Amino acid sequence: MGFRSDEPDMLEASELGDLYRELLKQHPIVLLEDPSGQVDWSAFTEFNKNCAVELVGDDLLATNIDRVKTAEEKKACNSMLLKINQIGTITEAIAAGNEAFSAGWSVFVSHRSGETTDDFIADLTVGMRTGHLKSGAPARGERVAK
Ligand SMILES: O=C(O)[C@@H](CO)OP(=O)(O)O
Repeated sequence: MGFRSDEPDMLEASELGDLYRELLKQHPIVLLEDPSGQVDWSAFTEFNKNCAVELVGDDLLATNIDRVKTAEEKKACNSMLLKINQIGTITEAIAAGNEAFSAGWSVFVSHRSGETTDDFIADLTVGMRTGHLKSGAPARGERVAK
């Protein structure tokens, strides 16, 4: 995709989907997070038609229950990243996560860039039984604390 060149090698959404599928064949990839643009609903929906891994909506969903419901209707993903400060309150974040669960999706509680050593999201992971916590590699206090 031309990362190293001045002329980016632009791909259509379908071509990018084909590239992802090739990478999934070659490597033990277990999930894709936001593989398409955060408003490219049709690209998510198209890729999700034939996706054997967790297709996680982060910026697509923004821990917003209304966007989760839209993604359900559009069959745009099968997993949600839950970030408590994306939607603003714990109540709304839990509601969005429960909506995702009701759709049969998986849910990942996630840290943010610029975290503190507060470990509440680890408790939320256990409390919501998400089974997944995204808190980065075990390096630096704000990650190890979780
Ligand atoms: O990439 C992400 O999901 C997080 C941290 O890993 O970044 P951000 O702070 O932009 O949500």
